[in-house]
Amino acid sequence: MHKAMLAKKLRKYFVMGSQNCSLDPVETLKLAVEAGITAFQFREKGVGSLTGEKKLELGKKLREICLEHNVLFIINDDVDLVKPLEADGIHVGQEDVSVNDLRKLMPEKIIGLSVSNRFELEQSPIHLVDYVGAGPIFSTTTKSDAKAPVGIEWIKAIRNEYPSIPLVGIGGINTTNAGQVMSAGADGVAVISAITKAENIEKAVKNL
Ligand SMILES: Cc1ncc(COP(=O)(O)OP(=O)(O)O)c(N)n1
Ligand SMILES: Cc1nc(C(=O)O)sc1CCOP(=O)(O)O
Ligand SMILES: [Mg+2]
Repeated sequence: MHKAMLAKKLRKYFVMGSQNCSLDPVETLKLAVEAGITAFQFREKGVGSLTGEKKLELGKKLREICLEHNVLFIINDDVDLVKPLEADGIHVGQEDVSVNDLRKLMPEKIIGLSVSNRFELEQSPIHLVDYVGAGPIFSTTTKSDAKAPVGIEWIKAIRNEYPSIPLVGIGGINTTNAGQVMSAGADGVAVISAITKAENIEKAVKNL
């Protein structure tokens, strides 16, 4: 997918697993898709998450919803789910399967990479990556092993170094601070609790 198209597709990037949802995850995604999210990441991991066959079955239901609404469907971490769920791509962090290996395994898929600091930015094969997830921009309790917040300056630093790479901010982003992230040069915002914990999911998505 062309960079400019992918950048647009990452504007409202919902990241979720059943462990994040107070409502049924399928209903939660349906509401978010109908409200206008542009990309979805299936991130089924951590306390309370599904595993094995149940994880795959939930993934298939969520994949179907994204297909019906032309929403990008990205898998978090799990290389072995990309094919069975016919995902558009995968998102990995610095401690996951390497981007070099992923590019060999799935040359045509979208590969997203988390980058939290200048060392990681300099050490990562950014030329092999389709988009960068920069964060945590603000403090978050959703990811138990999240690093210290880096602030919107980190978005500006990456944009300065890579003027055209598709770039999303992630970490503690909500309807009140998403504008700052976009003004700093991000193409989109990636959120979990701003949607899963919203009183009104439709309003939350529209206001991101
Ligand atoms: C869009 C986006 N950005 C960053 C992350 C974090 O990925 P990672 O560092 O691998 O941590 P986990 O999400 O795997 O706990 C992400 N998932 N999505
Ligand atoms: C999945 C994830 N990755 C992060 C990173 O810093 O790379 S922060 C995070 C959790 C985002 O959840 P919320 O939108 O509820 O803060
Ligand atoms: Mg990961």
